Amino acid sequence: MASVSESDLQPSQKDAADQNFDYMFKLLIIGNSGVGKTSLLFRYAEDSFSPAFVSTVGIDFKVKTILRNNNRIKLQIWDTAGQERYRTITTAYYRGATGFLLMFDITNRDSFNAVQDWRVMHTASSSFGSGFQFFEASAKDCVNVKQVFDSLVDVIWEKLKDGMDGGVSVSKPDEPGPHETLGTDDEDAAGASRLSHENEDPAAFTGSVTAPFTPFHFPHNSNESRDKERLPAFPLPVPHRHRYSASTLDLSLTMTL
Ligand SMILES: Nc1nc2c(ncn2[C@@H]2O[C@H](COP(=O)(O)OP(=O)(O)OP(=O)(O)O)[C@@H](O)[C@H]2O)c(=O)[nH]1
Repeated sequence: MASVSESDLQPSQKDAADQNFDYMFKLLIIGNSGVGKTSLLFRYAEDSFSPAFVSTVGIDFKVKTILRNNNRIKLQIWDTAGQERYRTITTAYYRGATGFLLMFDITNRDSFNAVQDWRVMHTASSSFGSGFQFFEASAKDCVNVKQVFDSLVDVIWEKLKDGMDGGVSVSKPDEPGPHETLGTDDEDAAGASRLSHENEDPAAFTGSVTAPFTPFHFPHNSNESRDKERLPAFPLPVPHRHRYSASTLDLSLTMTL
């Protein structure tokens, strides 16, 4: 491992090392390959979007600190590879997650059909109950992206406030998580470390919340097609809550085109 001084760090690496926060939430984005997980994260963290599809290898993360409910909340957002061959690696990171975004592409029925499998996997690997809130979002058009993360943070925050059955613990500034690993030569400019956190001891957040299952019907809108920019015309009482199923700690997303 190379040694680094703070001045050597890219801005987002500085974010990762920043101890100036009140709470840290570990969020994971899961779902089939190509549904737009990386794109959503880039839109949220860097307000950027690329039409190119570069499939994630293993796992990656970004850090963003937000002010919410008068608290500085550091979000450590893990972007998992959707490809099956990385499943063992990615599911290892579910442990200690504070919240999940489970994504499917509203134009891709397979990705929607896979939602149940993802739910099973996530429920088996984490300490959450199941249940989802449903949001429709577009990384490309920058629609609903911030709202999705804000809503997830708010839900987690409410659970924290309520004390949650089973107890809650989230990272505080003096409890560095895996994201504090800095300075490997391989790290990309985004400040993310790939596949280098085997010994992580992430923040634990336990508790179980269930919400009634509300079936989601696919396709959500029969006019949907990959070559149509349909979202702006879509009625958006933002966000669409509880249209899918939900543990209130999880959100389900669709990528829109
Ligand atoms: N039109 C449109 N395309 C999108 C949107 N979000 C992502 N895409 C495109 O969909 C493709 C896949 O996006 P990614 O974000 O790489 O998908 P992913 O889920 O991270 O894929 P894996 O890393 O393989 O798991 C890319 O070509 C993106 O440009 C969107 O909101 N609208």
